[in-house]
Amino acid sequence: MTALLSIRDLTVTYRRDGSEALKHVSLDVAAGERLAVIGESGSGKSTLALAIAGLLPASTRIEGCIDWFLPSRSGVTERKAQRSSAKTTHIPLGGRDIGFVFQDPSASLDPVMTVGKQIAEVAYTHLGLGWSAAYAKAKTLLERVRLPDPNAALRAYPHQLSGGQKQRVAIAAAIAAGPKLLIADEATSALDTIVQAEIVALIRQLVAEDGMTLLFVSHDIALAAELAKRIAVFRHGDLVEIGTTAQVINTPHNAYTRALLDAHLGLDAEPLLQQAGTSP
Ligand SMILES: Nc1ncnc2c1ncn2[C@@H]1O[C@H](COP(=O)(O)OP(=O)(O)OP(=O)(O)O)[C@@H](O)[C@H]1O
Repeated sequence: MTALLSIRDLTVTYRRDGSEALKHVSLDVAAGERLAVIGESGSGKSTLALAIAGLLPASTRIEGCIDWFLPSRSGVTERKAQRSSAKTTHIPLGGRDIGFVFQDPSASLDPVMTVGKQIAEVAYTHLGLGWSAAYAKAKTLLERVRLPDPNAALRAYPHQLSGGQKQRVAIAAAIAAGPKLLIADEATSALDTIVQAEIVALIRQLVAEDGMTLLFVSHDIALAAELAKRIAVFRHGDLVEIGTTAQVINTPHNAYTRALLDAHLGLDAEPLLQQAGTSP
């Protein structure tokens, strides 16, 4: 397993209340894997995602380190460790090396900019394309995320799209520069069940096609089991369990993981155990 990034002893404190949102977390993310991060509200999932993306507020106290192993963009195969102390600027660039999809696409999309421009801007900025090529790329991406009429969508404003369509646009923008890592932070939580399933299927397909690594943040253990090959379970800022999806679902070591599973089984017993470890 080749690591894409390696997190060691990461502790994050939001200064406002002084309590630790993440406590001495260490984990590796393998290149090309689909890793789910689960836990109840307030367990530190988003904090981990934001720390990896270098998006935590400047006032946050961050201890520990995140080592990146990024292949050169020039196509040189040699890989080198890039240490980006969590206290300093990240070497990976958000938007280029890391695509981030948030829960609420309305908050991440600019309401007064056309969808086409928002996606084209990522390609223009990070891929060095001219505007015409960047718009052509945006159209291709809108086709890839299966917007019904990509030409019309290019000219549309976010408010003219449904919630699911907006999330597709946000995904298109997130992958426009060909990031190595796609982080989806509760990216389907605001959507109804059918649209949620469509977006999960879309993420799975795009990640496979582009060979991206996926960090899928969710409070929903069933969704996590459906999409991920490994699951990391967080509680109160601690990483309490990490393992393959089949292991975490079928033979959880931690009492909290068992409680999460029991809560799910109490609601809907069917899909979860069938899915564990069976998806490609
Ligand atoms: N900007 C912030 N300022 C102060 N405290 C914060 C901030 N963001 C998160 N926290 C606190 O850090 C802890 C972890 O929050 P975090 O959002 O990472 O958890 P989560 O598991 O993603 O939860 P949720 O699913 O509800 O977003 C919580 O106690 C939360 O209140």
